[in-house]
Amino acid sequence: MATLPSYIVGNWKMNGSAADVVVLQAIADAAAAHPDIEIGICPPATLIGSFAAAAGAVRIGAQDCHARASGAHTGNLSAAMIREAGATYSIIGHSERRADQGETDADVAAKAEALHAAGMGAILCVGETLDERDSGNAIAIVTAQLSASLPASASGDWLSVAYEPVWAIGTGRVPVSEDIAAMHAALRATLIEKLGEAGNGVRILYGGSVNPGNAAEILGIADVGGALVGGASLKAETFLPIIEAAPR
Ligand SMILES: O=C[C@H](O)COP(=O)(O)O
Repeated sequence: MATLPSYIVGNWKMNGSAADVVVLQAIADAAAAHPDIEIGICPPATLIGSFAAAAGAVRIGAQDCHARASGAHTGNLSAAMIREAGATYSIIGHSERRADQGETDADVAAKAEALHAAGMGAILCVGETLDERDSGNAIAIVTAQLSASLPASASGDWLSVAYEPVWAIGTGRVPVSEDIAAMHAALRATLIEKLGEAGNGVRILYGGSVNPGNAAEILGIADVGGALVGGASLKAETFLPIIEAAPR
């Protein structure tokens, strides 16, 4: 399997203001000190431009993009627009958007295609609800979700996948390591089934209540290529220890 640097990405969701560039600057200092780790921050779209200007080696991404290049889609942003603002990739298919905006797997695949066409990267999120976990079918459900959300042009290192159990997001609950390992192995098998050898080049991140206390264990699990971090990415004092914990 291709060995890629650990990828630690902060998703600020609907948090942050221009004054929080000081947090980004502290993260940029850490990125300069750890060139062996890839570090990203996905601020709200309003901050992409100012953050990109201060990011140093930190990769600035968006939290969503529209599948279409332009048109009558009030309130939405195209891949080219977020790229022009300074983002080089976008999160897509986050469970909060799948729930709040009703995004389907087909919508997510179309967004991935749009990002790829714009020369951008994507972090494609998948994950099961608590009911789905309790049903015992989480692996079948999440691998099917990935299969249906993968774009036709998925091969290549522009794509990452984030496994985020919905029940672990913002709750302080985390799956046991064996369950994370089993899910990542199943997602890897799905990637190889769909993409062939290129499936080995797609990093699979874990997301859901990653914090300084559990990061080393989670990032040490087989085929966990990094982390997608929500709440703990909002402050340097909680995000930097997660970067420090990443294998190198
Ligand atoms: O995108 C990030 C995830 O939703 C994880 O959020 P969390 O670290 O606050 O649980």
